[in-house]
This record gives sequence, C-alpha cells and structure tokens, in this order.
Amino acid sequence: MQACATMSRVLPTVAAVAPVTHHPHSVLPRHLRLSNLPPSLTATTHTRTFCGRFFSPFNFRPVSGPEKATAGLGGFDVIGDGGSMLQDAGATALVIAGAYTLVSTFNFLSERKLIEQNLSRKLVHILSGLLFMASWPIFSTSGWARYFASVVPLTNCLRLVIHGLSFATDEGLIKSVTREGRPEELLRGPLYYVLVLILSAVLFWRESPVGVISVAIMCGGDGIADIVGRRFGSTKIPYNKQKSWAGSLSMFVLGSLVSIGMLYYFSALGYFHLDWVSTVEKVALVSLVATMVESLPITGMVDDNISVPLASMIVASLAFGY
Ligand SMILES: Nc1ccn([C@@H]2O[C@H](COP(=O)(O)OP(=O)(O)OP(=O)(O)O)[C@@H](O)[C@H]2O)c(=O)n1
Ligand SMILES: C/C(=C\CO)CCC[C@H](C)CCC[C@H](C)CCCC(C)C
Repeated sequence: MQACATMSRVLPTVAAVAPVTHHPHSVLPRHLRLSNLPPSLTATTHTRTFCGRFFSPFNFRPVSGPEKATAGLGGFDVIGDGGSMLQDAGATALVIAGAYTLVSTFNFLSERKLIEQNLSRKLVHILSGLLFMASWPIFSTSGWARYFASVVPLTNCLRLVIHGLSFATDEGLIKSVTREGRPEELLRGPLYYVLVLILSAVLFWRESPVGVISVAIMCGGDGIADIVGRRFGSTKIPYNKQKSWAGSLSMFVLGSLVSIGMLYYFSALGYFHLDWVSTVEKVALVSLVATMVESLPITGMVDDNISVPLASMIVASLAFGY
C-alpha cells in the first residue's frame, strides 16, 4: 500500500488515469486482473499503477483502493452496472448518428458537385474508421463497452448488406461509398471495411495498439494512397502498373503518422503508455509491410480492405508482443 500511496501522492493524475477493463470471465486471481497489458506496454515504472485513486476519463466518479478497482464489469467501479450500460447505450446511439451524418454530408457535397465523387468516397473511407476509433473513450470502462461500440460498424454492416442485395435502396449511401454507383459494390470494399472495424473493436479495443494501428493504416494509409496516387502517380510500380510510387510512399508516410497520432491520443487519455522510440520503429515496420502488401497486384483476388488491415494486425501483433 505504501508504494500505492507514494504513487498516488507523487502522480495523482497519472496514477489514476490508467483505466483497465478486465474480461468479465477472467480466470486470473483478482490481484492480477488489474492490468490486461503486458509489461512491455507499462515499461516506464512511474506511469502505471492500479492503486490509489482511480479515474476514467469519462466515468462519473473516482473510486479508491485496489479492492474497488475490480468492481463491476470494468476495471473501475462505475455508478453501478446500470450507469455503464446507460453510458454505453447512449454512446452507441450517438456514434451511429455520427456515422449516418458523415455519409449523408459527403453525399450532399458530392451530389452538388462541391466535391469530386471519388474524393468524397475516399474521405468517407479515411474519416469513418478514424472517427469511430476516436469515439471509443466515450464508452464506459465496462467489460461490455467494446461490444456496445462494435454495434456501430455492425449496424452499418447490416445497412450495406441490405442495400447491397437491393432489399432496399439508399442512393445517398451507394453514391457515397461505391466507385461506380452499383449496389453490389457495397458488398465488397465497404463491407470488408466495417467488418475490420468490428474485429478491431472486439479483439483489440482500447487495450492494445494493434487494433489502433491496423485501423489507422487501413483508413489513413490506404485512403491517402488512392488520393495521392490518382493525382501524382505517374511513375508506376514495376510489378503493378495499377499502383504508383507516389501512392505507396504516401501510404507509408500517412499510415505511420496517423497510427502514431492515434496511439498518442489513446496514450494521452491513459489507455496505454508506450516507449515512443521503439513504438515509432514498430509502427514504421507495420506501415512498410502494409504498404508493400497494398502495392501487390492482388486486388482482384483479395480486397485492400482485407489484405492491408490483416497484414497490419499480424505484424503489429508480432512487433508489440500480442
Ligand atoms: N499505392 C497506390 C494505391 C492507389 N493508387 C491509385 O489509386 C487508384 C485506386 O487505388 P486502389 O487501391 O485500386 O483503390 P481501392 O483501395 O481498391 O479503393 P476503391 O476500390 O474504393 O477505389 C489506383 O488505380 C491508382 O491510380 C496508386 O497510384 N498507388
Ligand atoms: C467507403 C468506405 C470503404 C471502401 O473502401 C467506407 C464505408 C463507411 C461505412 C459506410 C460507414 C462506417 C461508419 C463507421 C462504422 C462509424 C463512423 C462513426 C463516426 C463518428 C463518423
């Protein structure tokens, strides 16, 4: 307790900002449930502790003492489970509304020729996943929060399937997210995209840099490659004349920068603390491999929205020890 007292006295904010979510069916003894993260992510000795006063960036009240830290479903005591369920339900509804608003906004802009249709689609590609990830901190620290959050891409998955199979028609959606305006296009790139978001939220959530990096590279990296490549990609890649050095270079750079930016965002909110020198090196490696995979002439067999995040998840899992 002395260490905890010291920690909370010296670093009351830092000592309290590391929200954890232990898995509801954890078989670990109680005292080990306070952290889901491997030591490599808590390398710096004075940044993480699970004692002293606990706060979550968006929870309603602090709790104190390690005995409280595993109360409820999450790593923190919330105002009863009803409080976190209400918070998560509200957050889910808000983000679903945000998704609908984003797609409708870009449809409005492209319909009025205020923005070129393909650029509109790419901006939806870039912004949807990044804004979805950015919304994760408004969900509670309950063990169910990740599943509530995954309802957002799941809702859009159903929307894409319904309109992709032409059970209903949503011209705005089709124009906003398809290349040629055909409903069946919704069942490929866009559908794989939202499935990746579901996987990242459920498998990795706010606890691991792997999901954050994979979504950041799929959205920021792959998205910018198209925008830059179409405009400046005169020098084509020798083994794939459909892709260019400019597109691939922009994917590597922006994929790395957006990943680091999103990791900083979650670190600043206390979700994990990273050794930044090694993290930048690992992110660059992940982005390089993802860029190389994206440049391969395999789009006809495997969509970029599958190959890029899958390659990122594999390399990031190996690099970060997950
Ligand atoms: N490394 C890259 C990636 C893309 N592009 C340019 O962007 C266009 C579209 O890229 P592509 O990866 O095929 O688009 P998708 O990711 O498949 O997206 P969508 O199918 O939604 O267009 C390519 O034809 C090319 O002009 C490029 O020059 N270099
Ligand atoms: C054009 C796209 C992929 C093809 O490469 C992106 C499709 C986007 C989906 C139609 C909508 C996805 C919405 C997100 C799951 C949630 C975004 C929430 C945020 C607050 C805007």
